[in-house]
Amino acid sequence: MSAATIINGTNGTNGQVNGTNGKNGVSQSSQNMCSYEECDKIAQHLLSKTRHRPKIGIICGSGLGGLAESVENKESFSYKEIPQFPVSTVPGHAGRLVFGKLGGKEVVAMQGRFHPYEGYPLSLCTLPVRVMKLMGVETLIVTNAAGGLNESYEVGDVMVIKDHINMPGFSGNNPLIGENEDKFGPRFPAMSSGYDRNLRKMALEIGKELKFDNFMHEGVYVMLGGPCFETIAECKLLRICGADVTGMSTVHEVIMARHCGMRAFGMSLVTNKCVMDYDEDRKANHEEVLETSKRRGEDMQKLVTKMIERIEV
Ligand SMILES: O=P(O)(O)O[C@H]1O[C@H](CO)[C@@H](O)[C@H]1O
Ligand SMILES: Nc1nc2[nH]cnc2c(=O)[nH]1
Repeated sequence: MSAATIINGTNGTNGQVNGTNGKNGVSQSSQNMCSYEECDKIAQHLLSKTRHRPKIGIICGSGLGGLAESVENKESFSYKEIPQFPVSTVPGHAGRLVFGKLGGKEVVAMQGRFHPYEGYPLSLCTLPVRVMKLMGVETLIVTNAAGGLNESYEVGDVMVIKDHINMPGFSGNNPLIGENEDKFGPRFPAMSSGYDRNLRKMALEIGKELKFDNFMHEGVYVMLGGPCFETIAECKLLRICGADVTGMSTVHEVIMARHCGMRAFGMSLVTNKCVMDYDEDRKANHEEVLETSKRRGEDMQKLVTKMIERIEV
């Protein structure tokens, strides 16, 4: 079965939807949500195809898929071959699930993630997180490319995510909307400890050891729906709200991971400085994002690999 077959009549290709409501006014999100049993079927299917038994899951951000490349003894599956999975449509997201060893541990890495602006509901964007959980993953590590709002952040800086602002949530969009799957987690999950304190501390310590501390920070990530980059007024608002960087991903993945009891860690690469001044002619663009990711990608890989070496599984 493909992603398209689980969606009730309103979808385009590969599970993309056009935003209309389905039968009985039930929201699209709940219709697209795979049940526990369906997620388990996908998990068992993948486990039957690989000898690896990962306890650590990774989601690679825009242009940051090199981390998945560095996995040893790789067994890779294109998203197209995985039942019910959407496909990657964004440059810099290869669209592969990679199993293997990194830092001496068994991992599974998404080389490419799903964003809501691609036309996928948040529940479908986060399907792989639940599948990872049912394959035995206990810790989720996510990376992303983000725009710097904090004036002291430079292009190429790395920010350990301390907390997030779920902007789509403010308008009632959340991957958990719909009937709650009690087997995964509670109806009302707490989100005050989204990003694991020990893993954050570990990342900053390793950053120091690698002499990365001159470009590392800890701060707040805000997710917007995209695909537009922010206006100047929006950037000013987000900064006042306490955000240090902004992007179009991560938050829905971490919500899903925390809901089902996984530990979560996230790291943003500041790929561009947000335009905050009406006299500036600079414009945010995806080419600059990918260019910065290329430049700083290896340092992020080193950091994540060292973390995985130290994580007890
Ligand atoms: O968050 P990741 O997937 O790293 O990608 C970021 O980069 C893209 C914009 O250049 C957006 O998709 C934004 O979310
Ligand atoms: N929303 C948003 N996402 C990004 N991803 C990389 N840079 C940016 C940015 O400036 N804004």
